[in-house]
Amino acid sequence: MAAGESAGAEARRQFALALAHDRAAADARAAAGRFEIAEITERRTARNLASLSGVGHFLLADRRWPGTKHAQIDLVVVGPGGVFIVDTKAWAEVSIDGGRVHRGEADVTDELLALADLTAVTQAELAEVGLAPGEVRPFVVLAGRRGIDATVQGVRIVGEREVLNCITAYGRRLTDTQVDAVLARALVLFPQTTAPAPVVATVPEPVVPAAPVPGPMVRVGRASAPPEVMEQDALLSPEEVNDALLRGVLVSPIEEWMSFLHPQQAKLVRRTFQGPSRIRGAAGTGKTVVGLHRAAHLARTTGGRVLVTSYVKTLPQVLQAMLARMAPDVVDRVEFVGVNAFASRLLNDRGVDCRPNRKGSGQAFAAAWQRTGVDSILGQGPRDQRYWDEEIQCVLKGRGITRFEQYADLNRTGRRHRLALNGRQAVWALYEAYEAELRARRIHDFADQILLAEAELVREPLRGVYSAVIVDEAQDLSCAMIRMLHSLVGDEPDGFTLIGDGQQSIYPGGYTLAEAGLSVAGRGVVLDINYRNTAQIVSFAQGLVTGDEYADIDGAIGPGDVPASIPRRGPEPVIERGPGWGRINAAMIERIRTVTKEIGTGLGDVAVLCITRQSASDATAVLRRAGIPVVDLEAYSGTPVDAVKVGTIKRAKGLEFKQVLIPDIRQHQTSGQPPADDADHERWDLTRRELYVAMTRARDGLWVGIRGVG
Ligand SMILES: Nc1ncnc2c1ncn2[C@@H]1O[C@H](COP(=O)(O)OP(=O)(O)OP(=O)(O)O)[C@@H](O)[C@H]1O
Repeated sequence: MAAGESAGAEARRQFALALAHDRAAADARAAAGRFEIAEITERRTARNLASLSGVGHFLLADRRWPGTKHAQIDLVVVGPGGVFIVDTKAWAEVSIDGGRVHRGEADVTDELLALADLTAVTQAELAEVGLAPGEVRPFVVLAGRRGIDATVQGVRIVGEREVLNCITAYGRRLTDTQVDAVLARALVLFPQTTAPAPVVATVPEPVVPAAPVPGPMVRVGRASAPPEVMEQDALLSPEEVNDALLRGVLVSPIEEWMSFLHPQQAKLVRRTFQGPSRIRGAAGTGKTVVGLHRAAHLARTTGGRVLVTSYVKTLPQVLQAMLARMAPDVVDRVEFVGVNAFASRLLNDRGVDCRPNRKGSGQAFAAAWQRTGVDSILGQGPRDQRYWDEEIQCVLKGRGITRFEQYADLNRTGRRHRLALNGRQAVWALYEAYEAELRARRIHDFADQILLAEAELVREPLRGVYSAVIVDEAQDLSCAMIRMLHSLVGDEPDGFTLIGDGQQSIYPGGYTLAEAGLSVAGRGVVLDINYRNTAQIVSFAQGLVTGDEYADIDGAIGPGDVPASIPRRGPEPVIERGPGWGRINAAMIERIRTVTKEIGTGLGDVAVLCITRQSASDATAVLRRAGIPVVDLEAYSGTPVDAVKVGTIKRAKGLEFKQVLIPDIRQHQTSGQPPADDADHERWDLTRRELYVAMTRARDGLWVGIRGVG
C-alpha cells in the first residue's frame, strides 16, 4: 500500500459515517417536525372538542392503536352520541372529489384505509357489549381547515371548525349505562401509550468509497417550519361552542334499539356469510331490527346499494322511515321497495308491457271456472272456487310452472288437501282456460308481473346494481319472487339475507328454498329473545297456536319457534265475548277510551286489526260514529299520526303498536278442534296464524272480541 493511502481511506470512511449520521439526524428532525405539527394540530382538535366532556362524553387522548406497539390514535370520544375515532391531519392543499382525497397532485385516499380498518376492529370489539356497528364513526379532522364535510371510504372528513357540530349533531343515542359499558371496553381496547419509539443513533458501518467523496456535505434544513395549513383560525368561540352543545341536546332521542343491541344481535349485524343466509325467530325477537342494522352496515362497508324488500307493500316505507332516523348517512343508498313494486319498476324501465289488473283477473278466473271448472271434479268436490284460484295463483304461478309434468308430482308445500292425478289434470285445464282468458282480455295478474320480471332478469341480468338484498317477512313471498330477488346478487358473500318466521305465514301455499334453487345450510341464525311483547301477550298468542304446525321454507314441517326469554311483563289480555257485534263494538270503544287515558299512550299508539276488509271498514265506521279519529292502515307510512289505525291484519305485518284490538274473531277459530275437511283445516290454520300475527303486534296491551257465544 502506498504512503497516505490508508489515511485517505479512513477519511472517506469518516465522511461516509458523517453522512449517514447526517441522514439519521435529518430523519429525526423531520419526525420531530411532524410531531411538533401533530402536537399543535391535535391540541387544537382536542381544544375544539374539550367542551363535549361537559355533556357526558369522555375524551381518550393519545391512546395506543390496537394491535401495534407504538402507533397512536389521536383521540377517541365515547359518549351519548356514540364512539368517534378522531385522527387529525395537517394536510395542505387538500381536495376531495369523486370519492378520492388529494394533497396537491398526490392521491392520499388509501391513507384513510388504516382508519377504516381500525373502525372495523372497534366495531367488532364493542359489538361484544351490544353497541350497534354504525355507532362507531371514524373522523379525520383537517387542521386549520373550515367548511369541509365529506365521507370517503366510510371515513368522515371534516374541517376543524365543523368537528364539534358534527359530533353533537348525533344527539343522545346511548344511555349513561350504555356509555359506561362502552367506555370500559374502549379503555381496554385503546390502552395508554407506552414510551415512544427510541431514537436509533447507531448507523451501520459504511462501505468506504474507493475514491474521495466529491462536493460539500449535504445540509438538512429544519423540518418544523410553521405549517401553512395553520393559516386560518379555526378555533371555535365560546358562543359557537355553546350553540353546538345546545343543538346536540335538542336533537330528539332515538329508540334504544337503533344504537344499542343485544350482543348476539350486534355480532349478527356484522357477521359475514359466504352465501345466502337466513335469520329466523319467533315474533318480536328483533329480526327486522337486525335486518335494518345489517342493511346500514352493508351499505357502509360495501359502498354499494342495498335493497330491502318485503311482500307487504307498506312495510318497506315504514322501515325506510326507521332507517332515516337510525342511520341518515346511508339512507340514500338503501332502497326500500315492495317486491311487486320492484318488478313493476323493472318492467317499466325495460319497456315490457305488463298491466296487472286485480278486478279483471278475478273476472277472467270466474269465466274460466264457469267454462272449465264448475262441471269438472273440482266443481263437484267440497272445495270452493276460491281454493282452486289459490291453487293456480300460489302453487302454479307462484312457482312459474308452465308444463304439466312439473305439476304432476309436485310436492304442494303448505297445502293440506291431497290432489290425485285426475285432480291435477282438472286444475291444469282450469289453468289453461284462465291464462287464455287473461290473454284474450289483454291483461295480467300480479303473479305475471313477477314472472315477467324474472324472465326479463334472465334475459338481461341486473348484476352489480345491488351489493346486497335483504328480504323481510320472507315466508310470505312466492318461489318465483325469491328466485327473482336472488338473481340480483346470486350467492355472493353477504349478498342475500332472508328474514322471517314460518309461524307467521298467512298466505296459502308456500315454497321451499331448495325449490327456489338456493341453500342457506350452515348460514341460518335463530333469534330467541322477545323484545316486543309482554310475557302475558306471548303466552296468550301461543296458547292459540299450540299444537299447530306449519311448513317451513327449509322444507321441515313442525311447530313454531318459541322465544327463550321474554323480559317484559304487563296486564293479562282482555277477552270480550258476545253473540253479535253490538256488545263487542261498545266494549271496543270503551277499551280505546280507557287505554288512551294511560300516560304515554295516545290514539296513534292504538291499532284495531281485523281478519277481513269488511270488518275493518265496519270498525272504522263504528269508531268514527263514536267521535274517535281513525286512519286507514293502508295509508300508514311510519309518520306518526294522532288517530287510531284500523286495517286488516295482513297490512299490519312487521309492524307494532302499544295497544292492539282484534274485534272480529269467531269462536270456532280459537277452539282447539280443527275442521274435518282438509281444505277447511288449511284455511283454519291460516286464520289462526293470522290471529297470532295480530296478537304479537301488541307491545303493552291486547284486547280481543270473540263472537258466537251467547
Ligand atoms: N336489542 C333490543 N333492545 C331493545 N328493543 C329491541 C331490541 N331488539 C329489538 N327490539 C325491539 O323489539 C321489537 C321487535 O323487533 P322486530 O320488529 O325487529 O322483531 P321481529 O322479530 O322482526 O318481529 P316480527 O317477526 O313479529 O315482525 C321492536 O320494538 C324493536 O324495537
